[in-house]
Amino acid sequence: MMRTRPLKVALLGCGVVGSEVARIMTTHADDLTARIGAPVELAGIAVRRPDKVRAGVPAELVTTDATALVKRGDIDVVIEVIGGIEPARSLITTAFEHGASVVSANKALVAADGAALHAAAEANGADLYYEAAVAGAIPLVRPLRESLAGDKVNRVLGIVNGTTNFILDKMDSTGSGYSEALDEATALGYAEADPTADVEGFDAAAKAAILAGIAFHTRVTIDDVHREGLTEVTAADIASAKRMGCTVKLLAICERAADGGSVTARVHPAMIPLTHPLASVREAYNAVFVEADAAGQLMFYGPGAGGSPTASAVLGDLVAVCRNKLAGATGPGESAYTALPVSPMGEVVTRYHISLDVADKPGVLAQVATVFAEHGVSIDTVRQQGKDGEASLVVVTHRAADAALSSTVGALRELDTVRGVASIMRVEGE
Ligand SMILES: NC(=O)C1=CN([C@@H]2O[C@H](COP(=O)(O)OP(=O)(O)OC[C@H]3O[C@@H](n4cnc5c(N)ncnc54)[C@H](O)[C@@H]3O)[C@@H](O)[C@H]2O)C=CC1
Ligand SMILES: N[C@@H](CC=O)C(=O)O
Ligand code: NA
Repeated sequence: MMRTRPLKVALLGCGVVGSEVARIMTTHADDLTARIGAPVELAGIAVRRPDKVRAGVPAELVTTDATALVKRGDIDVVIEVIGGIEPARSLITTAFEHGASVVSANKALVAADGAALHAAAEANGADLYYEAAVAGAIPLVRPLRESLAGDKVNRVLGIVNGTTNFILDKMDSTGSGYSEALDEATALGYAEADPTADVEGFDAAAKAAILAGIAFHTRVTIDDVHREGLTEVTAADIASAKRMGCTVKLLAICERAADGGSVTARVHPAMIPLTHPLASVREAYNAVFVEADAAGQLMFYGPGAGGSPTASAVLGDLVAVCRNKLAGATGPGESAYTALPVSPMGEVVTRYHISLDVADKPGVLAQVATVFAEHGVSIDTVRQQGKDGEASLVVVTHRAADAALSSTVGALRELDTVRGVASIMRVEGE
């Protein structure tokens, strides 16, 4: 039976995502009501700049006092789309204390402090949902938490940052410069308020932490995630990848160790073969593979950033928590019962593409090969190009531990015949 008293929603933040949430709540009000079983009313919108003109946003709902809004006592659901750690964390905690459930898109906060937030939600009989925090519109948090709850997930691998994928795609396909591509991603609403979070891999690392935690039923924070951003990728790396029939993508990879006793989580640029499905992920799209014991390999694909796609995920969560409220229930909370340790990057095993500048004289190749052998790193292919007494040597390895590869590179740098290590990139997806 339809309830006539509306569920009241407070929206915190009315930027790229918040303005789309407000728009869809208004334009789809009747459908939302029918799906939830009660009307939902936008009861207040906290903003930082009240004078800004916001089309379709009723002026009488706007306030600059977010704290007073979440403390009102009549708010059923708080939607937090401010971003950052504070004041978002305090506002969410206060919302729980005042009886509201929370929907958030804030991966930075969930990856830093998810356990405490889940505990605060549980202590107050409230929900904390954040589908929008990982891979925008793509349903990924809920499938991992609910649909795959009966399976054992061993690996989550994919592209989870739209901005960096957009930049790499533009650089690769149109020859666009890095700054130009970043400016375009920012103008389209894909980048974080501080785009350093995107290009240095913090945003993807936050998402990797959230994914690993949910997938492996353990606690992983952003500090546990090995992170390398895009800023180290050179045009030479991209050209080298092309020569190998590969492309460069910023990947997030979360793995359960073969013995099941630990997990790893990492974010870094990697070469992947052009034949791999991830190679054809364009613009700000994201794609994530999930490998589970019984299910096998699943692929999730779709828009990973942007106001409207992200608002879709927020609205999906809004419907879910409203339904829970009406049922007098809460959805699944944190499930971190395995308490698995997160192993350091040195224990990760993968393949590597190493580009060396060497002297072009007899015996260099043998010297380099010896260093690899001495560190237990097996070589798959070597390509040498020489010119005017100098040569470039491109070595692709078989699978080796990251620590072994680091020691190999350290020893290579000591060789007189090695003038420099031009690039080191991991090779994934083979
Ligand atoms: N833009 C995107 O594609 C996606 C964004 N997200 C997340 O959604 C959240 C919001 O992102 P955007 O909308 O892109 O950012 P934005 O910067 O466009 O919007 C945030 C808004 O919050 C306002 N704000 C800041 N402090 C405030 C306060 N104390 N009280 C009231 N308003 C305040 C700002 O003035 C701004 O308008 C972030 O957590 C972001 O990581 C998640 C997925 C995709
Ligand atoms: N800045 C993020 C937004 C969505 O999470 C991205 O580019 O992916
Ligand atoms: Na999502």
